[in-house]
Amino acid sequence: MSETVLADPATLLSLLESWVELGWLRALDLALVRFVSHQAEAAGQPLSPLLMLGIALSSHQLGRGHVCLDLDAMTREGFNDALSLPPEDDVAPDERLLPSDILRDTALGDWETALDLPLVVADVADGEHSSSPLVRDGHRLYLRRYWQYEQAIFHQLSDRLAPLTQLQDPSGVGARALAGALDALFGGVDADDAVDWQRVACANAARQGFSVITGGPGTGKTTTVVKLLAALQSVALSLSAGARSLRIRLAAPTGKASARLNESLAGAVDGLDLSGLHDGEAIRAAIPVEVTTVHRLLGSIPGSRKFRHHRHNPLVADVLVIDEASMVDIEMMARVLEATPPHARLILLGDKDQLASVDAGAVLGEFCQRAAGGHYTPATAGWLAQVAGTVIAPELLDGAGTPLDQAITMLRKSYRFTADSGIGQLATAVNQPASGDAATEAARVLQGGFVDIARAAINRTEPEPQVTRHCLGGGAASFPGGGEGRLIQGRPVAPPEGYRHYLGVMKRARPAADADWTQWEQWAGQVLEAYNRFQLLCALRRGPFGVEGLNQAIIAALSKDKLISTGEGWFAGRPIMVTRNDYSLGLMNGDIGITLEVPARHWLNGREVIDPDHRVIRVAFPAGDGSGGVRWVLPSRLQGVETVFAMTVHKSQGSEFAHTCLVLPDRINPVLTRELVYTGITRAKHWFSLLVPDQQVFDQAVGRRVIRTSGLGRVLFG
Ligand SMILES: Nc1ncnc2c1ncn2[C@@H]1O[C@H](COP(=O)(O)OP(=O)(O)OP(=O)(O)O)[C@@H](O)[C@H]1O
Repeated sequence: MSETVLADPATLLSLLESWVELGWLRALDLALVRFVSHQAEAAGQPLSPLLMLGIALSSHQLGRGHVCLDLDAMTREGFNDALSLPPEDDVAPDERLLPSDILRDTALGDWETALDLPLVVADVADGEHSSSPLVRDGHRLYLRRYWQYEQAIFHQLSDRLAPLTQLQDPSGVGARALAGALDALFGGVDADDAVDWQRVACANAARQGFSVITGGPGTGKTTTVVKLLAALQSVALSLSAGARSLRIRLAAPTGKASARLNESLAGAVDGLDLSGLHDGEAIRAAIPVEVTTVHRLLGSIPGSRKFRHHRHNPLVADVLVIDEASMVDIEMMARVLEATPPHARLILLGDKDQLASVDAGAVLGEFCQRAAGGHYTPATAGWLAQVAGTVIAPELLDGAGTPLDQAITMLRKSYRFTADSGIGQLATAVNQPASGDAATEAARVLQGGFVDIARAAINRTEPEPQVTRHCLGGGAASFPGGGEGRLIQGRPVAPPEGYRHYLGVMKRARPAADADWTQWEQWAGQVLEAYNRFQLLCALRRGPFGVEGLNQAIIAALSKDKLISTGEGWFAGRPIMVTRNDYSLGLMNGDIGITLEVPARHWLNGREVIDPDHRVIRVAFPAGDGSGGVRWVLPSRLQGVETVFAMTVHKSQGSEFAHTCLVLPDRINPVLTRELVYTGITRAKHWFSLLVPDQQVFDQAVGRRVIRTSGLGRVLFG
């Protein structure tokens, strides 16, 4: 087959069909090839098999998070690895089916010839004027929509990266007002104080229409943005008599992330010392704490990819803050930028080192790829000296820094993890090993006897019994101090829990059958909160160490212990994650809900009544609108969901759990990277456990980086 595959369209199609059957390609990828082929044939310009393959692979790569197909990288890195064919945890039934076998003799020149069909593939120079389904930029092949998103981001950023009119002069009235507000919020600065990056971030982000504040867990992104908003309100209110306060909007990619931001913002705004600012309480009142999802903010239109707010109908806002921006994919980033009014400031918060969004693009990571090195120009350094009273170290200065470099600030100190926190040290060892050797530094932390991290070896051939035992009970005994409750920064922290905990709350705290609806809502809130106490994370989907197998094993163990009753598909206590955006329900990929049994409600004489004798199954989600409430959804309305007793690390982004357990497989695999392990560790707030059949797999994983193909970095940084 491999000899004829690129010589005959029918053979190529049957190869693609076999890949779909094996689950290697999505049906969507093949459908796209067929659609474009029909169109081209109708126009009398049939596609060559190589071009058909290029279309299938571009679409396949999108499904894996790459914005485009990089023909050069694919040839250089090896076809099978670059394309992940066969996928991470599968093997090829037949060598002749592998991309390496089919593409072995295909040179870049052959691709050039195959792509030379303007009806189907436009060159980047003609991209805007053509309507071809694909666009080619050098060796990168894009589906048109994704090329357009990159272009939109590039153009939007170019427009927003210049200093705002009012703040162009570092000694002007606007800059002086800002410097005064920062002094009041951060206190005075001594020449020999260490750089306060939170203060620098405020001065930097205030300056232009677009900025990013990036930092690891607990580096103070929320604290900083609250001070920034206070400073911006203070400047707005002080510059002219009778001025109105700024209209501020806050959003995060998922309901869960927005609920989390809402909670931490509310605390930070309440605790903010505004005594040094004129009219401090008016400023506090002008900082909103309601956080919505990005989709709701933009006004998703049910049944379409369109939004109510866009370039021609922008949001009503002067400042827009998006948290957990590492989860925002390229399409949403383009849409957010386009819907932000030209005069407004867009501020992104996020951890650049986390895994990228589930959907295509690693936008925040690309924006921040030079963040650690600063690359601040003399003009930026002058601004920061004037406004933040900060002297930037020479190694962070760069006369050739790009406009985007100037808009990015990296917070460099964690306030959440104290020196005795193993989680904080492990995250740093994996993500920023001082020696460059993540495996050795992580080993030192893992063996350091920290009370908040446990590592246990699990059986290679039959890991399920050990993993389920740990996940049901919480595995306190595997922590060096026996998992005893402790104080963190003066606040008590409960011992590590497992899944028995939230199921216990579900049973014990259940209201009486005739309780009113408010009590049922409170109960659902309690169960959702209790669920946050533990989460099992896996690197893989399939196999004994993957999500599918471990979900089954945990369900079986919970049933055996009579903690759940699994007669039907939707059982009370089933935790589910939404796997695709559902605009009509307002649920986003990544939202987590818990299935609960509640009394039926109906309307009688215009009044809602509860029928205690009739029980129904509903799924409770955090409302995600800043209210702290619960949203109930009928299971039959949920289109794409999966049970998440075990969840992939990819899907856990934006969530945090008091105790997180990470299970790694018994052999290295392309998905195992430093970003994956770092993201898994940093989902844990108080307890982290690592279950590994072979420590070497962990060591190898932390030595490898994620690479996502896109052209964004090149257009932004040249
Ligand atoms: N400059 C500071 N001095 C002392 N404590 C601080 C400072 N900045 C932040 N903190 C504290 O550190 C903790 C984490 O801060 P914050 O929630 O702002 O960080 P974050 O980066 O938003 O965290 P997350 O990883 O949850 O997104 C909070 O308890 C906060 O009060």
